Amino acid sequence: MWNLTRFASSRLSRTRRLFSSAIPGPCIVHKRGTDILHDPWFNKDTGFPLTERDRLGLRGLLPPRVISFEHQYDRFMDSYHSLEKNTKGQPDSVVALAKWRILNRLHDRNETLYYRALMDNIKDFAPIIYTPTVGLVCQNYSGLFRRPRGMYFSAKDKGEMMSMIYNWPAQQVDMIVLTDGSRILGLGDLGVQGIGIPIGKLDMYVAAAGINPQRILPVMLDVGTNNQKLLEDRLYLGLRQPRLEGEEYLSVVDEFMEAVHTRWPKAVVQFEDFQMKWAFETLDRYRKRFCMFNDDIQGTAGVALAGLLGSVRAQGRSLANFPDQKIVVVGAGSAGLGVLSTAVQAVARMTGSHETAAQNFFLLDKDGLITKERKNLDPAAAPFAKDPGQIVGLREGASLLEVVKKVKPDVLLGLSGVGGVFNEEVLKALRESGSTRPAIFAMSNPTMNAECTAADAFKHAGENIVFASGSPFENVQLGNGKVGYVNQANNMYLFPGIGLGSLVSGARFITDGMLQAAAECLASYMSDEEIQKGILYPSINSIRHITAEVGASVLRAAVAEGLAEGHGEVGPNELAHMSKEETVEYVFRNMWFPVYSPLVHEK
Ligand SMILES: NC(=O)C1=CN([C@@H]2O[C@H](COP(=O)(O)OP(=O)(O)OC[C@H]3O[C@@H](n4cnc5c(N)ncnc54)[C@H](O)[C@@H]3O)[C@@H](O)[C@H]2O)C=CC1
Ligand SMILES: CC(=O)C(=O)O
Ligand SMILES: [Mg+2]
Repeated sequence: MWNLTRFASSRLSRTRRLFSSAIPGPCIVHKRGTDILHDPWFNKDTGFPLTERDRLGLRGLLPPRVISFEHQYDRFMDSYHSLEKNTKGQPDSVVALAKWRILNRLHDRNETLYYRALMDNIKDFAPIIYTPTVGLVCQNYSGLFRRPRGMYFSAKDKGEMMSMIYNWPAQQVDMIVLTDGSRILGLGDLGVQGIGIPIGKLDMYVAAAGINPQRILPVMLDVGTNNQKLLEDRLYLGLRQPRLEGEEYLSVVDEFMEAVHTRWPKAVVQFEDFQMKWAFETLDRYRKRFCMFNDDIQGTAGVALAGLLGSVRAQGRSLANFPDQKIVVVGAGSAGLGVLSTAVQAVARMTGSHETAAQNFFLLDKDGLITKERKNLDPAAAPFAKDPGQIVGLREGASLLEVVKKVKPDVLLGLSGVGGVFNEEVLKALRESGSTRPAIFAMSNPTMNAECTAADAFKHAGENIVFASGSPFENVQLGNGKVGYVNQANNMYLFPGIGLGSLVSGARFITDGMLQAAAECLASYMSDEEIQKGILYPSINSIRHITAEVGASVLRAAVAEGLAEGHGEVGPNELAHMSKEETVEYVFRNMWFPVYSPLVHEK
C-alpha cells in the first residue's frame, strides 16, 4: 500500500528549471502615485524603472537612481546581518523580536522583496515568522501592533459579516487561515492576539505553496477571551468579554463561513489553533459543506504518520512491521487524537482488522494513562482508552514513567503542550525500550513547550534514537564526529500541499482519501539512506518541492474520487488525463514566484 518509489534525485534542479522559465506577466493596478508606494502588493521601492515611474505618476516621488531587485535584496540582507551582529549576546527573546520586526517592516512595505527573502532564507527565517518566534509575537501582539493585517470578525459583528467580507480589497481570495485564538501553539488562549498564527501560516503558504500573496487572507474570529491577564491588560486589542459558548459561538462561525463562501466559493479555509472542543465540532460541521480542513487535527496527523513510518524504516524493518510498534502518545487533545486516529486507521488498513488496530497504542493526558475506567471519559478519546484487563501492571491514570517502564515503547510522541514532560527519568527509561532504535517526537510548540530538548533526548535516551520536534533545534554533536540528527515534525510539511492541491483541483471538499495521499507522499519522500541516518523529513530548504509533490498527490486523489472540478482554464477532464509527472508540473506552474511584474494602470 505504501509506494516508496524514490522521486527523481534531481528534484531541486527540476524546481529551478520550472521557475527559471517563468516570465512575469503584467499586473493591473487601479491606483497611481503615492498610493502605489504605500501598497506592499505593488510597491517596488527604488526598483521602479523610469518608464514605469512615468506611467504611474511616480516621477519625483522616489530618489532618481533605479536599484535592481537583486541589489535591493542584498541591501536588505546586509541590514539583517548587521542586526544579527549588533544584537549578539542579548537575550534570545530580544534578538528574536528584533529579527521579527525587521522582517515585518519589509512585509508591510514590499511583499515581493519580503517573500523572495523568505523563500531564499527559509531555514533562517521560518523560525522567526513561524514557530517559535510567532508564539512570542502573539503573546506581545497588542504592544507590538502597528498596522492591521488580515481581517477581524468579532462577536459584535453578528449580522454584518456578509457585507464586511466585501471590505477586503482583493477581488479573489484562494486561501484563508482562520483562528479564534483559543489555543495558540502551547500558549493557551491568546484571544485576538492569535492573529499572528494565521499570518505566519499564510507566509508559509506563499513560501512553500506559491499561493499569490494577493490571494491570501488571515482571519481572526474574536469571540472574546477567557484569559484574565489579557482582559485586564490596558493594551489588549480584542473584545473584553468572556468567550462565547454553545450556539452563540457556532452562529458566529456559521455566519463567517457563509459570508466567505458567498464571496469566494472556491476559497480553501484552514482552521487553526481552535481549542479541542471547537476543533472537532467545526470540522465535523463544515467538512462536507465547504472546502476546509483542520490543520492541527488533520495536517499534524499526516506529518506524524509519515514520521512514524519513517521510524520503522530507521529500525531497518519493513513498513509491514508498523502494526507491531508500541506507541505512547502523550496529549489527548486535538493534535494527539488526530494523530492517533490516523495511525490506527493505517494499522487497520495494513492488518485488515479494526478491532485490534489500537492495541499497541497507549494514550495519556494530564491525568495519566487513559483507560475505560476514566471518569468523564471524553468520547473522542474513548476509542483509544485501554481496557484495564488487557494492560497487566498498569492502572487508570498511571504516570508516563510507569507507562514507559512497563510498555517499553518503540515510540514516545508528545502533543501535550507541556515543556519538559519527557524528563530525565522518562528518557532514561526509554533506554530499556524493546526497539533497536527508539523514536522520540517532542512535537509541542513553541520551543519552551517541547516535551524535551534534542540535547536531552540524545543525552538521556541514548545516541541511537531518532528525534523529531515541532519547533527547530540544532543537530546535536555527539562527539567523535557523530551527529544526532534533529527532524522538525511540524505540519508545515503538509498543510501547504493540502491547501494547494485542493485549490488547483477545484475540489469542493477535502476528503480522508486526499489527506491520506498527502501523508503517503511525505512518507515516501525520503530515501533509505537518509532514513538510516535518522532523517525522517526533507530539509525545509526543499519545502517548495515537497509541497508540489504533496499538492499533486492531493490533486490526483481528488481526481480519483471524482471531486476535482478544475481550476481556472483547466477543466476536470484535463486534470484526469494528466500523468503523475504532468500533475506535478501543473502544480508548479500554478505557484506564484516573487519577481517584479510590469505594472499597468487601469482606472
Ligand atoms: N508539531 C506540530 O505540527 C503540531 C504541534 N502541536 C502542538 O501540540 C500541543 C497540543 O495541541 P492540542 O492537542 O491542540 O492541545 P489541547 O489543549 O487540545 O490538548 C493538550 C492535551 O495535553 C494533555 N496534557 C496537558 N498536560 C499534560 C501532562 N503534563 N502530561 C500529559 N498530557 C498532558 C491535556 O490533558 C490534553 O489532552 C501544542 O503545544 C501545539 O503547539 C499542535 C499541532 C501541530
Ligand atoms: C504547528 C501547529 O500548528 C501548532 O503548534 O499548533
Ligand atoms: Mg496549529
